[in-house]
Amino acid sequence: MKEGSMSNKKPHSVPVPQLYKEASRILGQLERKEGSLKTLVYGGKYKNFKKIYALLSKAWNQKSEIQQVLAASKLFHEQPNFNPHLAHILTSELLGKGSLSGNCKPIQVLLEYEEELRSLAAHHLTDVAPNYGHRNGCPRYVRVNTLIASLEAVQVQLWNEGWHPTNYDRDHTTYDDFLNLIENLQGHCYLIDYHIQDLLVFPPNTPFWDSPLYQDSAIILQDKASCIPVFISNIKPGACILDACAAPGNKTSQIAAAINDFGRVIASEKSFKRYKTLEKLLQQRGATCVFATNQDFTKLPSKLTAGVEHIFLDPTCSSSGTDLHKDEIPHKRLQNLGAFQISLLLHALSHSSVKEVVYSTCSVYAEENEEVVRTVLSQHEEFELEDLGSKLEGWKHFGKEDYEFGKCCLRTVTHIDKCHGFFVAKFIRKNPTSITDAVKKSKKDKEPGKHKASDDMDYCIKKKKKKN
Ligand SMILES: C[S@@+](CC[C@H](N)C(=O)[O-])C[C@H]1O[C@@H](n2cnc3c(N)ncnc32)[C@H](O)[C@@H]1O
Repeated sequence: MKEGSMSNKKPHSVPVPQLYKEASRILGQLERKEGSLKTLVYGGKYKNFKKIYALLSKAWNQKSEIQQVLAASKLFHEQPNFNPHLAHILTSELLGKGSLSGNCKPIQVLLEYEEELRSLAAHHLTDVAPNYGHRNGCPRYVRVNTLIASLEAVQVQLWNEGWHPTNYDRDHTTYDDFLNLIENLQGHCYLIDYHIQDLLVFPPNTPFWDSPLYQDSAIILQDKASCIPVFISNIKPGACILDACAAPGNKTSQIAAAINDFGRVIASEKSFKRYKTLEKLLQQRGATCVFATNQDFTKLPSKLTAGVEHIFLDPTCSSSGTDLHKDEIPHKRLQNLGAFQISLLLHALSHSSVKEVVYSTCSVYAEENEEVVRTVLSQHEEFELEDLGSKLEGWKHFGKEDYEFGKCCLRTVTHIDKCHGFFVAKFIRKNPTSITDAVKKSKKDKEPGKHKASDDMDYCIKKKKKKN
């Protein structure tokens, strides 16, 4: 407006670029589960599909991390009217591309927080934290790492940080009542999980990145679904365990905690990059009884796996249970994944010393779950499935009924069970006494006071003092 003009029209504000406007609208639709990313992009108004798809898939894949960054920044406190979806898109662009330009007000305002957002991102968007956190409306699950601190010590620290446990009488609370408690969890309140004692349940999106408990690895952000395979296993201190597909190592460190860091744990990981993460996390988490190795599980030397009694097999899968917005997986891909998972599971069951194999995926597809189990069971009659129903009181979801063994396996329905989609089956040897003499001998060696690290094997059996 010219100086001195009598017009009382407001000056035109610079509009938000169409790309960002449309991307933030679609992000909102994705959160409300109104369609898959692909459908929403192709049905949207922005016609450079490739560009908007790339922008949105990046923003969506890093959803929980970007939300953590934004929640920890002052942006929403000081700018309560800032559209959260637009903030998410602009932050993703700023951090991903390294810069953000434009004269519209939201970009200018967001850039005022650039330094803070960048420094928070350096903390939250590390290579080891890509997929943790809130997905699909699940609460934030926090596993107490008992190798570093006891549940009681963590609860005291949480209290000091302003968190209050919502107590419930376990003997008079049904699983349904508990799910209601989760539904109504808010403010600075948390729950101890109904099934897993060392697992705490917080409201969705609770940021822990700045908490000393998280920084000291006394707590681990691990969804309940991911904790179940170790929880339903029969591992005990002193056991000989193989975690076949180990990185980033959430289950490996949970295994080490479950046996009180006392036993022999081999963790194999094929990918070098992921193996490095595994190594780093195990060290930070105090899991000293683990020997991590950058090898293909199917090619591990028999010298290394001799005497293994328990195998955890959590192979690469479609991850369809952790991201329900993922586009439907093509049938061919599912078939390939299934064939790969079968080959790994067959290999796991071929170990003569093994008594128990826990197979898990975060997939919702039968091709990666019941079909894999069916094929493998038919080739290994010396194994049967343990009925896992009794391990989780009140649990509602089991393997598909079209399979006669379906009721023995566990599944989740995310919006009911309030955790990621997963599948677990546990194979147990029908007649464990048929295990070879060599194994019997190795079992004898594991009697209390008889542990000793073998000269030719690079593993360790250690008892580590807990810090409180
Ligand atoms: C679903 S992730 C495992 C997650 C892990 N169990 C946890 O809870 O943190 C699957 C891992 O298996 C690894 N992997 C796939 N095939 C493998 C093989 N043949 N041997 C060892 N690792 C393998 C992948 O690189 C990937 O890191």
